[in-house]
Amino acid sequence: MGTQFNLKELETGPRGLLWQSDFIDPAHEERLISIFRNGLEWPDRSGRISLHYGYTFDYKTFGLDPDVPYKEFPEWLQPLIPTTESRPPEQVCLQYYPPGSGIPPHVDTHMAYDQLYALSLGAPALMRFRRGEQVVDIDLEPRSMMQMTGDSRLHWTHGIKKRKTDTMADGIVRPRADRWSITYRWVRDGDCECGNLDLCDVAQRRHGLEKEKRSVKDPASQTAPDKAVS
Ligand SMILES: O=C(O)CCC(=O)C(=O)O
Ligand SMILES: [Fe+2]
Repeated sequence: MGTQFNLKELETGPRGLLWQSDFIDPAHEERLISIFRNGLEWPDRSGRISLHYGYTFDYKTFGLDPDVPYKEFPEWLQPLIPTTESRPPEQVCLQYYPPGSGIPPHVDTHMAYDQLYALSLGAPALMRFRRGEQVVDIDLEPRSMMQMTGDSRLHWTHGIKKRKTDTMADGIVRPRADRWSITYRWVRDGDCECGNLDLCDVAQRRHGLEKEKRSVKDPASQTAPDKAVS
């Protein structure tokens, strides 16, 4: 059954961050988690681990890698694919975060990708958005769908601290537990023109400031350096 999309901009900011709570129901979530736990072959290492579906992006040519075969979206993934864009995403990434793991502050590469959505499943975690001195913590509640557009996509970094608890705004300390996310990415048509020299790899390249050592596997590792996050 198809899922309804009803994304709305969050009033807390960052600007352009769209949100939809309860994108799927708890029974559907439970079935997915059972597949993630029992039906998939995960990389055998500790910390955050990922599985990729769709195309692989080649950071040498800045196009889709013709040498890596397209990986079909599995059946469980199909009803979770956003239908709000003109085409399905080129790449989908399922990530598992055991308690204590996170993802460093980054902006997903502007050069490769345009639209970005993420669905959260399992335990909640705080995601920190940062733009200069501005900080906004967003609670990634399970079953919520998030879309990063505009400023939130281009001009704010986002990351999840590596820790075993999150301290909420009201002081309550919430333990982390197993979390999964599904990130959807659409390849950019044309160049990013945002011109942000701190965060945009297109702008950096035009100014001869290109970063070396790009990872082919993990777009989130195209991290823009962000100062220590408190
Ligand atoms: O886990 C998430 O919700 C988002 C992960 C992320 O930022 C990324 O994969 O680029
Ligand atoms: Fe990201």
